[in-house]
Amino acid sequence: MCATKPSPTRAQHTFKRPHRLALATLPPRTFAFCHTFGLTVWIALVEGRGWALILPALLLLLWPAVAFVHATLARNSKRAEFRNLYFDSLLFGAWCGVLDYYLWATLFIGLACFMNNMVVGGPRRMAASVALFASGALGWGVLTGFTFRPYVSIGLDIYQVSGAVIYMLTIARVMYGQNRQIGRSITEIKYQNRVFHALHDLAVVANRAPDINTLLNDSLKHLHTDFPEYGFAIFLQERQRPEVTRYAAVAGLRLSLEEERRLSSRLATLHEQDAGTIKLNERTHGEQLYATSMAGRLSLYEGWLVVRAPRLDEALEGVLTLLVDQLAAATENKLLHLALQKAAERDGLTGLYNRGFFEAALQQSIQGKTHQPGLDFAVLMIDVDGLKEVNDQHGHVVGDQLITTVAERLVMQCRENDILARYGGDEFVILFPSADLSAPQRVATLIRTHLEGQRCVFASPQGEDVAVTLRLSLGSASSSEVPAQTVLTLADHRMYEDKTQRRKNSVLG
Ligand SMILES: Nc1nc2c(ncn2[C@@H]2O[C@H](COP(=O)(O)OP(=O)(O)OP(=O)(O)O)[C@@H](O)[C@H]2O)c(=O)[nH]1
Repeated sequence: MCATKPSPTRAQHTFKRPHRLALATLPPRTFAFCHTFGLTVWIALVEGRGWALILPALLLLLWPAVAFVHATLARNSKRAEFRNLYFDSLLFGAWCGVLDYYLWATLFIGLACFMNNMVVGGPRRMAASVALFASGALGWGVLTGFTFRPYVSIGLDIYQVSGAVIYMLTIARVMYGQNRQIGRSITEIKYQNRVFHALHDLAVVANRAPDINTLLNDSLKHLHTDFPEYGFAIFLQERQRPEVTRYAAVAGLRLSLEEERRLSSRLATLHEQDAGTIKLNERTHGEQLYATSMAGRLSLYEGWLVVRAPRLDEALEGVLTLLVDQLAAATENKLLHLALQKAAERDGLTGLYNRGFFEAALQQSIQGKTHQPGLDFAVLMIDVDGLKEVNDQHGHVVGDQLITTVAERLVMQCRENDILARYGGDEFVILFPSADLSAPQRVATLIRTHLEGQRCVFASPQGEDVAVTLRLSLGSASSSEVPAQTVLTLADHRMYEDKTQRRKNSVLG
């Protein structure tokens, strides 16, 4: 089925607001034509021309209303008003002919027509207006025969000059109103531009931030740069574990730690369902604080955007809603992204990097060595001996505790740049991205000194204490010894040899 766009009904079409130009010209046009009607009546009475002049002059009273209705009903109201201004010139030109080219009327009315067209349409429209005025004036003379009477009386001169002055002042008032409106529009556009910039900045920050703290801090810093007259703070906490996971960021708000704590606990007492922006009792540096809830925008978190502002108006409230939406979306995306990244890179039991992450890092090191042969890397493989035995004797829960304990203690022996991963069930591996064999040998010595032979006590599911002695087989290799691709294989081989040797020793022992 084909749906057609409904055309505007007749009522919609008829009552639409005319263009502001048509509204602005209505009062001066009405004044000018009424004044010219008065002038005509005066001349008719002075010269005894009676109704023969007054009756056609009634058309002058009608024209402003006709012009306004024309601009209101026209599809393009602005263009219709331009046509009205042209018609003003033609009509006034002809009427100056009717009044036998009375000097002040011809001069002032002509000037007023030219000026109006110049103001709204520039020199080209003014030239057209001059042509139309002249055609009207000359056309009337050609049709009825030229009669010149440039002067009537001093009284009429005074009437005409004062009319011209009032008309000019009316036009000046209209222009002043238009200028003010333009000024307001510019201010509004500038404000909207700032809002657009702020939203854009928030999107860029959200993309770049590596973690949630950076995201919140950088977002507020950008917001404060875009809106220096306001101060911002954000408070986030996990719904399920509000005491454990909390985030706070502040920009342009000088809060002491105590004030920040008070504000955060005050927000915790507010109902999250409170829609819109709430005025808080707290003030800072004489300015009011307002809080906008992120309720309904975050799934796992609840949060507030706090703003310091001299006053809350409709515009600020609208902007706050936009910013809160954008911040909430960015926060939610970042949290999901971080959770996904963690799930993809980390081992579920120990929280260490998983095998996939380690292999990607190893490939990078191999490529690094290819491009820069002087840049070595090394690997240390670690195998927990006897895990199967622990599982079989005490159950998998104890086996899991053994694995996590080894993981925790290995973390303590690693430096920041070392990449420690769980490689398999009971196997761990450490990659030293820019080091030779001395790095794994150093860690191996630490492991032998601090971990090997330690007794760990675990709780079995039955509630018994189970003592397990840590025993680890180790094997290390470096790209300074063998081709980069075979470093891991060599480390694995050495670890196997170590295991075999230790078994032999234990049998002999
Ligand atoms: N509890 C627990 N056991 C695991 C996990 N992953 C693998 N295993 C067990 O670890 C054991 C590994 O067996 P083996 O490779 O023979 O390890 P081992 O008993 O330490 O023997 P060696 O490594 O040869 O000294 C198997 O019984 C697996 O079921 C895990 O996540 N938790």
